[in-house]
Amino acid sequence: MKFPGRRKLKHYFPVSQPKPILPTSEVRPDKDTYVVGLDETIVDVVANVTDAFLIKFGIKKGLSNLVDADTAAAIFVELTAEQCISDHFAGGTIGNTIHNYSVLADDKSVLLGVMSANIGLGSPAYHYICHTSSKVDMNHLQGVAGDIGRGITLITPDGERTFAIAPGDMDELDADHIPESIVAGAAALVTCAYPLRHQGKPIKQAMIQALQYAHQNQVPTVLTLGTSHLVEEHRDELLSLIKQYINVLAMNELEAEALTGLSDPLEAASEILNYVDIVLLTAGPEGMYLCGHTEDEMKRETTNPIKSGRLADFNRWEFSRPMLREACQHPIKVFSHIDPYMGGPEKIRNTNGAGDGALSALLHDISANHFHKSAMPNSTKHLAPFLAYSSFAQICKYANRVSYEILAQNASRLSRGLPEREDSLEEAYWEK
Ligand SMILES: Nc1ncnc2c1ncn2[C@@H]1O[C@H](COP(=O)(O)OP(=O)(O)OP(=O)(O)O)[C@@H](O)[C@H]1O
Ligand SMILES: O=c1[nH]cnc2c1ncn2[C@@H]1O[C@H](CO)[C@@H](O)[C@H]1O
Repeated sequence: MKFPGRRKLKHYFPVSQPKPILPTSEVRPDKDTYVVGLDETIVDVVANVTDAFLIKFGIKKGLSNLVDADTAAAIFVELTAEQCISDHFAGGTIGNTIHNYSVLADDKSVLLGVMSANIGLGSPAYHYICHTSSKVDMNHLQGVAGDIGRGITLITPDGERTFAIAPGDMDELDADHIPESIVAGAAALVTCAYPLRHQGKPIKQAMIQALQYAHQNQVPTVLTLGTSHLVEEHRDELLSLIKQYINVLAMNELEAEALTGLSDPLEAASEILNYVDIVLLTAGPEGMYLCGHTEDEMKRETTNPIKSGRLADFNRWEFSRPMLREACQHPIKVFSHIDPYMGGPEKIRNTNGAGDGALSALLHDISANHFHKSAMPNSTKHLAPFLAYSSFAQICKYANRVSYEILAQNASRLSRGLPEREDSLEEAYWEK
């Protein structure tokens, strides 16, 4: 486990304990700190197209659109004929998140989902495996006869990315392939709302099963909303799932508005905090918000400039650490916001996965807390049952930094960890 982000260390963080036995790629629930991710396994097929292409196939720009097999085949024929396909990357919003987590933490995660039982060279499954960190444990995947999903990522000249998703067998994951002991030993379970749009497919029940196991074993649950029209279409069902099972909810500003009807991110986050413990809300060029709860007696005041929006002085307590609301005697809501790191990269190569990157940083901080607590249970860091290692403000910095890294590269997943030295960066960014 690597340290989450950077700062002058105040607490002993046992990063380099020697491993007594040869490391195994398979997660050992009683020994390892890891996160579990459940996803529709998808490979992203990247193609540059015109706006007319989207209109021709009735695909809504900027969103994740499900397409049937015939439409997918027609799109492929045209893309291949025009030689527009530039790349294949492993994708899936949760696959991206746990891959990034494993790269950042230099530690294990477990992927639950399907995988083609027989993998041919150049097949979607082949590309997926090639572009996934070896620290992602794939021993619990369910083998299927067909292909995993294909997310045809259509990039228009304005840089916007639109998905046409050809599901293949990605939704065949069944509840029998959710191993309780693996979920029960995790630092967190992370999944997404996408399975809800496949009513009648086994993956929805598998996801609910995984959430139930996590809930029964007090494992924090993390849900990311995916895309705004999914939220609009399944709002009631989503809300009841969120209220019943979810601790941490991640979304962008459009998904937040679809869920709450509130276009102001602070107001939306405050509303969502009535249902969950932590909200991560990314807002593109406006930066991101991390909001949650802490115990009134434990709150810590920021030394950053005080900010006001629809909520006055909203970031006042952002140096507090997140807690479960039910673990607080007198919970207060805490809000933190950060502008894009260095104003965003000079050239944005790809916005795809920037939100997934932010979530993986938050997961790293949550699992670092789990790791530190099991190694140093008597540390003053654990005087109260905190949900994360760092303060809201510090996690914002880390998440923001990771999003920047994704924006500045071509793929939607990190290919390596953050640089050890930040040449271009004022020291002050990390040292608060
Ligand atoms: N145009 C931009 N300029 C500067 N920073 C940006 C820009 N777009 C995104 N970011 C940074 O990346 C973070 C996440 O971006 P965004 O809100 O677009 O995520 P998202 O819509 O959830 O993405 P995805 O679903 O592709 O993972 C933002 O909080 C911000 O820090
Ligand atoms: O329907 C879906 N299910 C799962 N993942 C999806 C779906 N649509 C898009 N993405 C994934 O979202 C990532 C960017 O956040 C992309 O890598 C894409 O594969």
